[in-house]
Amino acid sequence: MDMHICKNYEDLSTKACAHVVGQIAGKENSVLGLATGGTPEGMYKNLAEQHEKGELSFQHVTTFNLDEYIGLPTYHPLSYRAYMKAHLFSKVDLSAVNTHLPDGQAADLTAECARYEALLRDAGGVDLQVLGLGHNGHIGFNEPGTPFSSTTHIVELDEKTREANARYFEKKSDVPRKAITMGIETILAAREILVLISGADKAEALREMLYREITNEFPATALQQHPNVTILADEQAAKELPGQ
Ligand SMILES: O=P(O)(O)OC[C@H]1O[C@](O)(CO)[C@@H](O)[C@@H]1O
Repeated sequence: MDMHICKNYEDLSTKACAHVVGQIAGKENSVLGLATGGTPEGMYKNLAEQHEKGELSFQHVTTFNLDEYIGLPTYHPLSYRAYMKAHLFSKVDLSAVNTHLPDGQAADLTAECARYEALLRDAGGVDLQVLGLGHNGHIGFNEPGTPFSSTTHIVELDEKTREANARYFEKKSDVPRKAITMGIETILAAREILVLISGADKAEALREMLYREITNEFPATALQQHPNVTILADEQAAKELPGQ
């Protein structure tokens, strides 16, 4: 894994943006895997600014998000579709037909998981997958215990994850209990993975991701098996690493 320690969140966001721009410039028709959460917001802001300045086009880009809550209407402000619209889709020239998220409102959710996997395959797979890291090691919404052989599936959200995400909702009981997420096998199929980790509260999780034996009790350890992972961590997140 290629580890870069960034001075602070701004530096991390600038470098993350540059990495994505490099992907888009290097391959026409790039397929990006995108993440939600607080960590990538700065990266999206920088990408939108570059587009605004006329330096970046998403015209030939296709995107696939990692996950979506089950049960929130698509137009709900806290759905991940709404998050993506607010932070990126409404600000750049991505065509709506090229932006994909699992449909958490599908009548047949199992069929929806299969449809999403097939769509990913038909698009030729993900070139660059952006990931955040959960405190309990989740990647996407793959909670501890998820088999590494998992493809897109329905998950019951861990209480810790619901607590972490409660900050966006009025109260914790409003946080959905289920979601659809790309599986760990789906994530590892990406040709390249970019992991963004910020803040002292993620320091332990980053250390575990890098140094714990590979175990599905800490899903992010699966990344140790991938041949092309870049990690951007700010100094706060890196503070528990050996030598820091
Ligand atoms: O960037 P944050 O907000 O710390 O979230 C970390 C991870 O947790 C999730 O928000 C899910 O809880 C992921 O989407 C994200 O990658």
